[in-house]
Amino acid sequence: MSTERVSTFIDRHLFLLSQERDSEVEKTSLVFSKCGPKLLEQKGLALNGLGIASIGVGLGNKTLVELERPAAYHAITVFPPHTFRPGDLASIEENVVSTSRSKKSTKLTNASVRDKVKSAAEGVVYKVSDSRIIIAIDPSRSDLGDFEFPERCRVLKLANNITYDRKVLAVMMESALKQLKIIVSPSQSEAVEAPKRSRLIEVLLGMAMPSRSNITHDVSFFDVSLNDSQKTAVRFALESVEVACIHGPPGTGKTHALIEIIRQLTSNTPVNPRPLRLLVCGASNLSVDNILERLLALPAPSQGTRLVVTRIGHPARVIQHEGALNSTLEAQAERSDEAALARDVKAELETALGVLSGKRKGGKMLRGSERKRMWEEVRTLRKEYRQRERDIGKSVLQESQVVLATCHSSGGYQLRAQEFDVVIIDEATQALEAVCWIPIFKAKKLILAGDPKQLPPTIHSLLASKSFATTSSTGSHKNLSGTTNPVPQHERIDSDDDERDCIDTDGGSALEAPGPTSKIASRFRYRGLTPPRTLELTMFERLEKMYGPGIKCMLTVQYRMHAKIAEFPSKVMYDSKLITHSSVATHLLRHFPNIITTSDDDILETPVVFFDTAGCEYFEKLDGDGDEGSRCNENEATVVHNWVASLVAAGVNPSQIGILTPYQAQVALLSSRLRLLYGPELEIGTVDGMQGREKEAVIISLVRSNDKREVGFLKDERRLNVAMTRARRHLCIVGDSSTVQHGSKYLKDWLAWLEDNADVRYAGLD
Ligand SMILES: Nc1ncnc2c1ncn2[C@@H]1O[C@H](COP(=O)(O)OP(=O)(O)OP(=O)(O)O)[C@@H](O)[C@H]1O
Repeated sequence: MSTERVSTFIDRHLFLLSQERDSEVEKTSLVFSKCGPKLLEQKGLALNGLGIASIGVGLGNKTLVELERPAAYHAITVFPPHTFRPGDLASIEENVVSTSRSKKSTKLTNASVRDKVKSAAEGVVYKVSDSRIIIAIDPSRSDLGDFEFPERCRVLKLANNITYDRKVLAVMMESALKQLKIIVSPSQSEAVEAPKRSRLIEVLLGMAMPSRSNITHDVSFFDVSLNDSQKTAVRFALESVEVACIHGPPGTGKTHALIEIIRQLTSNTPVNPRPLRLLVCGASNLSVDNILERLLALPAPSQGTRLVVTRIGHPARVIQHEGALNSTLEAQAERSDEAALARDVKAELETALGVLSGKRKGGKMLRGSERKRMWEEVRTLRKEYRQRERDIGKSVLQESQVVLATCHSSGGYQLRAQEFDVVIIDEATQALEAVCWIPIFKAKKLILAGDPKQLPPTIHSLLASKSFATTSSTGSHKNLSGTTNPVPQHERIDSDDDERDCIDTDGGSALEAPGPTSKIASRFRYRGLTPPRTLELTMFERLEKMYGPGIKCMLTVQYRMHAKIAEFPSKVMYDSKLITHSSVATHLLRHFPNIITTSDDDILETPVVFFDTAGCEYFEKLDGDGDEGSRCNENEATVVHNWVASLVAAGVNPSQIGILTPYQAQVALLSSRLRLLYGPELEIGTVDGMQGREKEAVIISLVRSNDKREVGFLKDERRLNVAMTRARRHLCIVGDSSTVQHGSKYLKDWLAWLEDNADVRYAGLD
């Protein structure tokens, strides 16, 4: 296959990535240009008027800045309500009083000073209490230099914005793709820098067919409770030479299967004669921690030693469990023999920082050349501390058989020269293809796990790329960054569902199957490498499109939902292949061990309830400006409220109930009505935040009810699939069938199914 085709594919990716970056920048500047500090504080996105309580050094050489509301400025030193949580990205800035031209604010008219303040103090929320917040700043990433924290500061949340982390990620993704381009068509000078071209890379780019080896021995499974489809998936992963995709629909034990795969690959067995070294990644910290916790919970082996695992990642973002924290590279490094020397350097560093901040007891503020000298000392000590830390980190990693990290953090300096036999990426259907390439360069074999029928990665520039679809036929398209779309002008982007994700450049070409495994390779049908239409197309889905279903293995037994709850998603999203395990097939709220009620209300007996609001005129409302606004539905909220009350009265604990809705405005409305009554244990959220989780009872509020029969978000089958597969024993849907059924064939089929299978209640009458 021509390298030109691969180049077009990579260029298209780079173009879409730069479009995504532009779109994020635009969004960020919009929020921050519209809101002043006061409004940001009211929105819970800022804490104003803070003072520095202390500065120290924490795990991984992070500078820990502790801030409080000084009693001198505030009658109440407890923070107002806010949204800061450990792991959030935040910046420390000088407290600006935007309306007055006071002495303090004029200081900030000096743009360079302000820029310095902003860039110098971006970090991660490490701890929050009622009256103190600690921000961990990585000095290796920020130019703390001789920046002095102002007397009055504010902390600003950056989680939804293009932060330092996201910028770094964007650079990493772009550089991974550029490296890829060099690998496939090296020019002499560049080839020196790039990683080696491997069979794995060739297969992922359609330059060679995937192959499978025949396992001649029976696999002896560590976990005897695995079901047949899980065993098949484990065998499939072991047999695949370059790449294997594991498709795990909701509740099918994908993580169970991955743990077995990890155990098999790291053991010495007839099937796997050499224990391999693995890099286990996830799209999110949550997915990585989920695997980490399960690995830590494994029983000690009867012979040999325990698996040595190391978690890479910011300690504030790692799940706050002792075992998980002890597995971080930082914690392991701290326990190592070489750590004592580093600790001495750290103590010196802390003393110097204390002197400079004037916080050291009895110390006076240094000035002039004395101060300059002290900063030089801090810089030297930091350098020394970092070098010592790196050396210790390297020796810890050399001992680790399994390294866990998000795809993003696998690109950090800790893993720079590290090589692995296999990289596993969990939640791969929620990760951008470009982010997956970051760990892929480090290994020879790839295992992707995910469910392409659930939510894809969030893409901010999707609207922009849709408008691109209309402009590209008339001329070449440049985005804000000046990157040109590499797909030739004559390419057509049509809306056929099956072809929705790729731009068809030609029919693809036949590839030679590799010799020894050609029989197995013939299971794959090569359909060509096509440039992606949007970044929503993940590597998992692209490989399936490129090689057909032979590239993946699907888990088919689900352990979550009552059979009735699973029936519609199984039929429509999983070709009726999703089977319900007998242990959950008939489970109802009534059987739940904690339910102590004697109520004979059929609320506890019914797996699926549908409150149809058709004809009730429970119309939706737009919350916010124009089409950009979110939507809510007050009457629907009342139906939801009443149903929660009925469930709780029947003995269901609020913590066992989840309320899902596609609209943020409906989340806000429901929260304002139900939070005070049922506390934070009653979870109310958008569908996106609930992926990968479950509740005993789930209520879905569809919101859309209008004369125009507009359904917006509800058209998204994958979002609805996630919503309807979170409930274990009871699913209640509240919506207007007369609006919703006109949205798509999927919605029409769903409402017809509900009509036939659910306990249908008419909201106005009940
Ligand atoms: N072979 C099995 N036998 C019994 N229970 C199982 C088996 N495999 C998985 N389960 C149970 O199914 C549930 C889901 O398992 P797991 O968390 O591994 O699934 P998952 O597919 O990763 O979940 P998600 O749907 O959140 O992606 C768990 O309660 C687990 O104990």
